[in-house]
Amino acid sequence: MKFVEYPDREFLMLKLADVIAGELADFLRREGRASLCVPGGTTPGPIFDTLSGVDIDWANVAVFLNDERWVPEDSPRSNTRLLRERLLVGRAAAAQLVPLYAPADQPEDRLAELAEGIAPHLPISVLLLGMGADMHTASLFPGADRLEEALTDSAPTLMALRADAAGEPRITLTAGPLRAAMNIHILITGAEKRVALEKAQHLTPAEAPVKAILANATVHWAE
Ligand SMILES: O=C1O[C@H](COP(=O)(O)O)[C@@H](O)[C@H](O)[C@H]1O
Repeated sequence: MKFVEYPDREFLMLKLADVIAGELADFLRREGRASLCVPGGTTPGPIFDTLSGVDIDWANVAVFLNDERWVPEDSPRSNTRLLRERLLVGRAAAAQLVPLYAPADQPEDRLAELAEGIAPHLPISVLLLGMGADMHTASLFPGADRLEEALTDSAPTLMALRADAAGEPRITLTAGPLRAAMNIHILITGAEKRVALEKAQHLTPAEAPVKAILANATVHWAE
């Protein structure tokens, strides 16, 4: 794991957006296409604001979430809604959104078709993850019903998980495809998450799911 500390959040968001844009541009130059997998939640909005204006060949970038809360897109809890409002605007509106949600009562009803949509875009070119203060990343929550399976390399790309701390049912990329990403960045802010990250390094992935992805990741932090 590499740890990068920034003087403040604004600087972090600008610099990390720049790093991600550079990595995507490299993939586009070399391979003609790239995939970008991003978190929802409260932290990444400012990075999305900057990235959305970057001048790269967005039409050849597939964008998808790390995980989704099983709520319709008009819910304020929808991660897809955040993507549509903050990332897929401006120049980045040309990117291809690969959905992680489709209307249905339960995520299991849509899992196969959503996984089929993601498959052509693996391995992920650039992965940005968030982390909760409880050390969950994507929707790999400590105590989730199928966490143990989701942490194995033989797990399917996408799984539906449920955890008390998660609120609604979740759909999430599992540890295998996250670990296999070509560039891995984890974005965290605030003292509480820094303490959680330090703690995670001494725990097992079952106790601290972010640990499953830490080895090859660069963690970006500002107070
Ligand atoms: O529920 C979620 O939480 C994590 C962390 O979110 P934050 O609000 O603490 O930044 C996020 O990475 C994940 O995508 C989201 O579904």
